[in-house]
Amino acid sequence: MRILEDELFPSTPGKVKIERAHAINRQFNRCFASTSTMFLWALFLIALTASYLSFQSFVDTSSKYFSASWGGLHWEKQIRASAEPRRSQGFSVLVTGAAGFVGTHVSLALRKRGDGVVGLDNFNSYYDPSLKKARKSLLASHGIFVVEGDINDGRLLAKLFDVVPFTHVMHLAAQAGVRYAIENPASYVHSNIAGLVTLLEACKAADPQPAIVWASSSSVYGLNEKVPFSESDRTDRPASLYAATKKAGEEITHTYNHIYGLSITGLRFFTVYGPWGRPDMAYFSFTRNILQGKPITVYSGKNRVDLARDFTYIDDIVKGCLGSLDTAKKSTGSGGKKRGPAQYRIYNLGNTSPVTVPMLVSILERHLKVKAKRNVMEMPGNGDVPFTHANISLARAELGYKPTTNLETGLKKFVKWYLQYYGYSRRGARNL
Ligand SMILES: O=C(O)[C@H]1O[C@H](OP(=O)(O)OP(=O)(O)OC[C@H]2O[C@@H](n3ccc(=O)[nH]c3=O)[C@H](O)[C@@H]2O)[C@H](O)[C@@H](O)[C@@H]1O
Repeated sequence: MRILEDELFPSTPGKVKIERAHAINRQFNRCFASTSTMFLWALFLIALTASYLSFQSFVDTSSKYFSASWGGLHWEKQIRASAEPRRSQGFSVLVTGAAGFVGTHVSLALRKRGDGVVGLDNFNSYYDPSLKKARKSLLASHGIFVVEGDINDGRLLAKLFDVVPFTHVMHLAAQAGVRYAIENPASYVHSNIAGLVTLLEACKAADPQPAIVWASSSSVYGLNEKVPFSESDRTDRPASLYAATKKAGEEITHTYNHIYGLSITGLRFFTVYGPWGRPDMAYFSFTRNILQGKPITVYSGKNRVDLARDFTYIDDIVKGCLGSLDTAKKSTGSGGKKRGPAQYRIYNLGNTSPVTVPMLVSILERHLKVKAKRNVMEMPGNGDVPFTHANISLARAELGYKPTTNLETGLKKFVKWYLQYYGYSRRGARNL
């Protein structure tokens, strides 16, 4: 009571001072209490924000981890098992573009003779990815593991070389197709130049460095008119961006050979065809259209001259690839430094027997037993060249390369595969 009275009616001036002091004190306490409350709130908010941010980064990291199609102990085990040779002195080969046409055939051939094979493919949608998945299943049934990834992914490549000391790289991953470069030029730079450099960087850094065999193209001869095309002919007049990126690849690989001692073999493939082929190529799309009763467009050159290609059957190409791997010398670098001169080679792999496009159509008509609806039109100026013809004497002498399948026989095998794969022989045409 007394305290209450004193508070309400102070009796002396001194007491007022004291009371004022108390009041200030109380105010200060209240103020301090509210400041510390604010401070605590601030701390709480900071802590909340920090934990939210770290949770977010955890979510990001873990989602990256979980969505990554490569990595982990099980994955490494699969890679090692697939890379293990099953013959003495067998190779361990990294095949890029393994779910592609040539990549699938080369991988199977290597596996069949007892080499270890690991595939790498980005399964892009340049053409029907379900065909690539079917090739992957075929490879898996032969014990070949295909990593889903891009040659532009340097971390993935470093990891692969970390897990397996590959003796060879068969580099077949590329943006293919001559005329598609008009539509999507960037994809050629991405795969055939940037991707190639990323791959070469990984090979340079690998210990041991692998020997590299890779796919160049007959298109590098461009506007060359001297026939048959020899490796020593001019290749500085490409007719398409595709050809230009392949030519650039030859120069880039030379640089890595020169500076880092990588053993390099470039193969100029001449219009490869056969079972499990590429749907974007003429023989494949002609077959599809002929069976579906749709017209095909047959290009002709100036003055209605027929176009011609040195069509080369896939089994012959595979033999050339294996011959190149077998004769490739070891790379000479280590720790990213060259220790001595390394092998650098370029070979034509063709059939050395050009056939005109109208003749190709006639052979298909015979095997399919269906007449094609031909529309003949002048070749548009979109990268095509009028003819190709390989001189293969260098490959014959140094790789033992000797093509044995002519277009008639090769297309017969292709048509047989096509009818079976797309279900024509069993229940009529699939709707494609
Ligand atoms: O050997 C090569 O270097 C190249 O061979 C083929 O390129 P290309 O010879 O143009 O093969 P296709 O696209 O199958 O064309 C073959 C022939 O058929 C002609 N053609 C193509 C498509 C079409 O609708 N009509 C047509 O008459 C082309 O002009 C060409 O003369 C591949 O597609 C390239 O990836 C490869 O690098």
